[in-house]
Amino acid sequence: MLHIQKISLIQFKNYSRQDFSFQRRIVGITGRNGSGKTNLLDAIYYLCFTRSYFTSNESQNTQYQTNGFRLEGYLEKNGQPEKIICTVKDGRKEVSLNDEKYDRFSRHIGQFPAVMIAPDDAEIILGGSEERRKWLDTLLSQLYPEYLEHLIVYQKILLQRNTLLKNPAPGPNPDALLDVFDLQLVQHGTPVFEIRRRFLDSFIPQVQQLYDYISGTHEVVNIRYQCTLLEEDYTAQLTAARYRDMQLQRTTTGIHRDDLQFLLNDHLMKTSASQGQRKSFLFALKLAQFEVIKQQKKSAPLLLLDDVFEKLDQERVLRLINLVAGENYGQVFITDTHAERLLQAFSETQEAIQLISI
Ligand SMILES: Nc1ncnc2c1ncn2[C@@H]1O[C@H](COP(=O)(O)OP(=O)(O)OP(=O)(O)O)[C@@H](O)[C@H]1O
Repeated sequence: MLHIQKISLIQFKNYSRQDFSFQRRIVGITGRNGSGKTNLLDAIYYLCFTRSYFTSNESQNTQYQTNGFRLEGYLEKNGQPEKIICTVKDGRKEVSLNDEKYDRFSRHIGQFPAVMIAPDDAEIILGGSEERRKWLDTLLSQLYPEYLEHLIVYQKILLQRNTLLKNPAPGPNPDALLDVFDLQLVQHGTPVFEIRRRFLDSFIPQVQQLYDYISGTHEVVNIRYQCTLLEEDYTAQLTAARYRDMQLQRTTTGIHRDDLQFLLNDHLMKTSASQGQRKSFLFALKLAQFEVIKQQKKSAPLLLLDDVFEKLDQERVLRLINLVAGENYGQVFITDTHAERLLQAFSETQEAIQLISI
């Protein structure tokens, strides 16, 4: 069981210096618009992922007119106390676990699993393909450390290949270096493709089950993996695309171009589903994510729920609350502008909720 007991935020977004203690499994965070509810969830997320859920630009996480921030988290994991400290100062980031600094932040990922569900997640459905890849990559990186390793190397090689395409190396055989890069792209891209494909096959039924439960309907949801590698050999594709890549000065084929199509009753969710249906699907997607992480880590991730009540009808809200209040879940943080609404929503459940007003 993973439980965060205390967090200190220093110069993090709108917090100059504030400590929060969490005694209960279910923690409600209430306050008016702009008071810092989402920022508090993001601080918890930061401790787990060494980055904000919303931005990779650290200056946006640093309080205005200051040069850095510090987050301290005191947690309990399987009965053991754990201390995570993340600091950013003058653009330099440091992360330590139990006073030992990480040389690579990727080593921290997956040790303190968490799932955030926030209104901006609508972009996973509505936004460009990079939003969907980002979601999938974050999830698979938590599950499979080797996935993250391959992805990091792949992205490095891709950058080098694109740089070369923009500034072709002089010399008798300009293709030689591209051959080397292509080999490495295939070597690191293939396992990423395999893990994505295998994962999605087993993940879709779990999303369907949760969607049925939350929506109370039997609409069919589907996730279609769009990857050119499903049709053709990787090396052959890179070779066939080389002339085009040289003309366009970028790598036009490979797993960095993958996409996912979300479907509701065989129609694209992006264009056809209602806001409530999309939101229900996102909950199903994220809670299925929660389930697979829990199964793999044998411990429930932290669940961070931001603004859940928007756009869901009363029945869907109650089914959702009943689900997350159940003992299958670990520590749950949930924000709302109305304390009474939160209390009311949890009044039928067994669990007492700790309310924090900010
Ligand atoms: N870098 C920063 N420095 C100082 N304040 C910031 C920074 N970034 C954001 N803020 C402030 O944080 C506040 C937003 O906080 P947050 O999004 O957590 O609010 P919220 O309580 O979740 O609001 P809502 O109920 O509207 O969702 C805004 O007032 C914004 O000006």
